[in-house]
Amino acid sequence: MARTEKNGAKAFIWTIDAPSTSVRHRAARYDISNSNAVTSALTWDIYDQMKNRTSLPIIPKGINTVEDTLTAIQHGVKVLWNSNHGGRQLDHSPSPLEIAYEIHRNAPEVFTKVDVLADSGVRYGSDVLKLLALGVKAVGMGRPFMYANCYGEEGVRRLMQIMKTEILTDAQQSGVTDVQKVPVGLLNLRKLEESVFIMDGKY
Ligand SMILES: Cc1cc2nc3c(=O)[nH]c(=O)nc-3n(C[C@H](O)[C@H](O)[C@H](O)COP(=O)(O)O)c2cc1C
Repeated sequence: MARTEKNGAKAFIWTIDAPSTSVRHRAARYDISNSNAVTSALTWDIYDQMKNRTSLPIIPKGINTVEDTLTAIQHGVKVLWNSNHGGRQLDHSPSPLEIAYEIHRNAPEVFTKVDVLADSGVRYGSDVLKLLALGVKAVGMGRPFMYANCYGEEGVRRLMQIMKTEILTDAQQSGVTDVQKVPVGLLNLRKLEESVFIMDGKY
């Protein structure tokens, strides 16, 4: 960690949603192994130990529930990352939209206390706007950039341009004048209400 810090890193990303090998039927069909074959016991004790070794933020990536979000904040996490690893680890794991709504529904203050990032399945400008509306600060994309990179730097630049245009165009079409302030009223939350966990003060 000291070496990484010395080399100018701005933060550590701590992947917490791949603690062991996962079930991947398509990979098995083509006899391709899964690189996440090591089982690791990920605990908040490990986070606390790591925290004492660096002044950089450690961002847990793969926070999937409001309960884990609140526990992370209790441990001093300042930035956290909602993700289901691009749906690669566990079938039926919640989408970032569902996770962000679960937090918004049960503990909306989270979005003002810490920075929440999100990825997995983001493909269009409208996907980005929905996450911003719920309070997410920044959105990531995995495979779209991997595929764009088949065309090298030019492909990656083109994808960024397409996304920027889509975000701005969709914002304009929905009457949003500032993408830093996308109102939650933009979303019809009724469907999400059916699919997320309601804590009812049980944390
Ligand atoms: C081929 C591949 C390898 C990945 N390896 C890792 C990894 O080693 N660690 C990690 O945290 N996430 C890994 N991810 C997940 C991405 O960081 C990211 O969360 C995910 O791709 C986002 O979903 P999306 O691809 O639908 O945009 C990987 C994703 C892909 C497609």
